[in-house]
Amino acid sequence: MSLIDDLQRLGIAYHFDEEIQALSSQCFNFKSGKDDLFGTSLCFRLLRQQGHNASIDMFLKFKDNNGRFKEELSKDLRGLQSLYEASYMGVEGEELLSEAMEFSKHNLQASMDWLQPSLAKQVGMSLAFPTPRIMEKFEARRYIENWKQDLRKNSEIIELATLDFNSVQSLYQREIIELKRWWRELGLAHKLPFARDRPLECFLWTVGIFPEPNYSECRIEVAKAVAILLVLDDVYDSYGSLDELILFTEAIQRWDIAGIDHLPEYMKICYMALYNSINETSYKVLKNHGWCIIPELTKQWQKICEAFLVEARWFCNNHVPKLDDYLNNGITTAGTYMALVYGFYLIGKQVTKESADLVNDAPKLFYNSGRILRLWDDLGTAKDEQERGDVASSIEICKKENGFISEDDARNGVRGLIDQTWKDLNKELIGLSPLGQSLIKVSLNLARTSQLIYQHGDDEKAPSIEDSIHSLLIEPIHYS
Ligand SMILES: CC(C)=CCC/C(C)=C/COP(=O)(O)OP(=O)(O)O
Repeated sequence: MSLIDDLQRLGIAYHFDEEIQALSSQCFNFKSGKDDLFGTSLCFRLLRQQGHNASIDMFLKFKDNNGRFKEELSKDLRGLQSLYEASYMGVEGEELLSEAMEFSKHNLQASMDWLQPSLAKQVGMSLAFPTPRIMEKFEARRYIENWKQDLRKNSEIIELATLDFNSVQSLYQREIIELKRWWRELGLAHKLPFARDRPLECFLWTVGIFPEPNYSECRIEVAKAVAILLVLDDVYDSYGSLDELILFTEAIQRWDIAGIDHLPEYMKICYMALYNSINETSYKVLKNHGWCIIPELTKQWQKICEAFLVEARWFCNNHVPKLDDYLNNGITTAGTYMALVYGFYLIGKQVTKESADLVNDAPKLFYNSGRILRLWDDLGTAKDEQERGDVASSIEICKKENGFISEDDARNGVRGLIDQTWKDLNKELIGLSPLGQSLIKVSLNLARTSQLIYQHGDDEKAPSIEDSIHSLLIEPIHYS
């Protein structure tokens, strides 16, 4: 189990998918000793990560007669770390795992006083960024670098992981060249100087969502779509007048390139960039898999523009929506459904009439993943957006709905909503979704990537986007 865990954290598990699948069902038969907190917690987490519904009853043996975690476990550092990570795999109603999180967090924090500094730092890192919540490539780099300091560990595995990280990174760099060339030729940033010009940031998103090397096309196509989304977001949030936005939204609903003469010049450029981009992505899917998905992709963009217009109207009317209305709309404007629908067709596995109907109709899996994206987006960017003038974010709404509580309390409330939503997302992982494990993993990755991208705006100790771009896309890991 430790080997499987190592391979997954090092980012090389995809080379051993079949072996891991075969071995993970054997974890069900794992009989841990009565005080083996490490093994039990690891077994539980691995099973749930692989989509098996492991029972929380395996933790009952660690409780005393009063129903609390046994005090003698409080010095078992390795066991506590493993329990802490396992506690992130819980679903609604699993109180035992919430207690496990409290117990392990409290004791790990206390241990940092007596641990030697480098170990205390590692414990602090895993408390702040628990494995089930962080982006795969970020974890791989962190784990490889920590591993190198531990001379007892197997040097062949680390050599493979380093080689893999660097060679996949050079693939990413070739993809970035293609993306940047497309972006330059498209010329949106040049024509529309008010709009965000951040192709690398868009690419970081898609590395987070589709990290495996065979997903090149997904990374490039979805990064292109996100780059256009950012431009449209700026048109709706800051540049366009309400009348222009209504005209544009109606033109998008008609989806007729012949009917855009009446739009302002800058909107014609946006319209045609989007139009061509949908056609080009659909062409790739047609070529690779044989499905013409222009109507499906168009529908996603029509919904995004409608939702952008709803936000623009709220802003113009000084309207503060209810939290649920805000989130439902904000999940769409953040591009969640669009990115995941693109992923579904570009990956092209398990595409059946049943799964396609489900995917095109905003499934719960996508909703929960997008809810985490929207909430993290607000934690990370709401301050700037409020200063610039934007629709009330979930933080302002939480303040208002709870009797005008403080900013800190509202932020805590939003973090609580994220934790709650993760439980719903974990449920998708262990339920038998017809969408298949690849798409479930992609959706979980979207939620994890949101945290990496936005956490810095909530907690300055978290890496900034520039730091992540540098360490994941630019700087190789040095052999030593
Ligand atoms: C892969 C995906 C789906 C990436 C999403 C990119 C994103 C959240 C754009 C909205 O940014 P923003 O912070 O400016 O949004 P808003 O103005 O809506 O708050």
